Amino acid sequence: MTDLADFTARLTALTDGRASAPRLKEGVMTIALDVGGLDPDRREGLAAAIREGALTVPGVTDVRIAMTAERKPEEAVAAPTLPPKAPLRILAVASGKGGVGKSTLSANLAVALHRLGLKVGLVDADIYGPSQARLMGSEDQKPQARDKKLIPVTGTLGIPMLSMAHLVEPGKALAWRGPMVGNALTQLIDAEWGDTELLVVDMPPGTGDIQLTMVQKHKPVGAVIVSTPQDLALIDATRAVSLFHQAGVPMVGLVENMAGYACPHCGELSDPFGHGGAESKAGDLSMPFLGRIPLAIDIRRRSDAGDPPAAGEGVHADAFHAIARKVADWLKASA
Ligand SMILES: Nc1ncnc2c1ncn2[C@@H]1O[C@H](COP(=O)(O)OP(=O)(O)OP(=O)(O)O)[C@@H](O)[C@H]1O
Repeated sequence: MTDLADFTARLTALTDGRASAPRLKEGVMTIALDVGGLDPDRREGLAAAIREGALTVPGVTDVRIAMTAERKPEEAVAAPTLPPKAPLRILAVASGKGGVGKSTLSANLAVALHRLGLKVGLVDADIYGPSQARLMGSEDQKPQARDKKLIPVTGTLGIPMLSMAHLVEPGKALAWRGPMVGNALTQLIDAEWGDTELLVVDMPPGTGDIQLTMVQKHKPVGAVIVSTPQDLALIDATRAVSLFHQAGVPMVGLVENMAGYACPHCGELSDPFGHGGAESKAGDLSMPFLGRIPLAIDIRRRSDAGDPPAAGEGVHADAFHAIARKVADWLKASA
């Protein structure tokens, strides 16, 4: 994770001492930058690199750079370049049918992977029913664009993210047809992700053309399939798995969501949708079983409030973290 101290140290190196110490107040980071002697391209390049880095510091939602011109041209040094970036890898989170908790898992997986130290970004590819802005508490943010590329907004824990919910009014995308949707997805994925190494992509539910184009064009390194324990959901999950197989995308594993319910009053455990179905389905499909997330009112409440359970502590956070560790191990092994 880039904390403020790390960023301040990097800033000094990046700007050869041209930047003041950053000040952070109410999510806004302010930095004075001495651009004396730099040509306009270098000035802009340096400011963009600072902005990109600053937005990775937890809690920073906006960056203001005040440019001054103290240094003389002869003192000017070449604008330093950023260290080479690791290639951006895509992890698809998908389900065969809607409503099984794919978005909830995507958000919490992104948060848990971020807490493990990965440089994670989150894309909500569910164009018709985007929910990540709400889940990650970034509904009121609007992405900017630079050189025709979108600059992600910052969600929970400073995780960069993009969703159609940030770009269109609620319900507007519903009338869109295939090509428009394909273009919109490409804009979200080919955005300015900075030093992000892994994009968690919350896929649209189902197995239609859009999903196929998405996996063929954007080539995820792996896919996590989410299902509830019901037979019908598991049959649909099988379809989702075959979509990824067709496109040559490896399976990371299957997650069972809404597994088992603990009554908040008496604590009695029940299995409204059956028990163990997803684990045995994973076995049938020769794919790893990544774990269970219980059906819990607290998960729904916190998700609705833009406060993903994985950002906190407790049994629900632990359930998401256990899955994230398996995913991180898989990613490491497949790198
Ligand atoms: N483990 C859980 N316990 C309680 N509620 C949950 C759980 N997982 C998801 N939910 C709730 O179920 C609803 C559907 O979840 P979510 O939006 O994540 O599903 P989805 O598969 O992404 O749906 P869609 O296909 O509509 O995008 C949400 O209200 C969410 O808060």
